[in-house]
Amino acid sequence: MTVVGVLALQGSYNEHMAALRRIGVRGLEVRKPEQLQGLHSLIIPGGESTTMAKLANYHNLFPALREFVGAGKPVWGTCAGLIFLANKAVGQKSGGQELIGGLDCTVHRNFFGSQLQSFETELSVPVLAEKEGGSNTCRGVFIRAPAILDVGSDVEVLANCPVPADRPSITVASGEGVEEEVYSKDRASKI
Ligand SMILES: NC(=O)CC[C@H](N)C(=O)O
Repeated sequence: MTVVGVLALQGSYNEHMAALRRIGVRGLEVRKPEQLQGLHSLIIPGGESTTMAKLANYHNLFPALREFVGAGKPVWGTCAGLIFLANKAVGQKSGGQELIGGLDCTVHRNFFGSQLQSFETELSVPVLAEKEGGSNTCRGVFIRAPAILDVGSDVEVLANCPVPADRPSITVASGEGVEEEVYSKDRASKI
């Protein structure tokens, strides 16, 4: 039987386990490196990515997670999980944070602002509808959400979200702090 792992260190892993149960798929809560062996695929839930990274480090999960991703197995990252999977993150806490990497993109950890700027919106997903059937739109829930600022040429973007008008402007120091990038309101963020 296909078993889907759910990284269960912190965040919304219960909700992902419940969603798998609802569709009749066996899920396994992953907290130890050896639990990744034999899994078909992995979900990394939303939560708080710096905390997740600290816990992953504490449980020595980084080498096994990188091996899993490097083997090309399907991995789905929601919110903090997406940040964790990105090759590069900006807007990190000082000192940076460890990432699994493997998804060729740059994310901004808190692009839309604080909890107060969390929002829901209807997203247009024509490519998904064409491939999988179903509706052309999908409800997007953005809770202290990250945004994908850039993607590599091999990454397929399935939907774009217009940046809300009340998003505070954010200035990001990149590289060694020498160069500054300002992400303007009219840029769409990819999801
Ligand atoms: N909903 C979420 O997962 C929020 C992610 C959060 N911004 C982080 O840095 O981890």
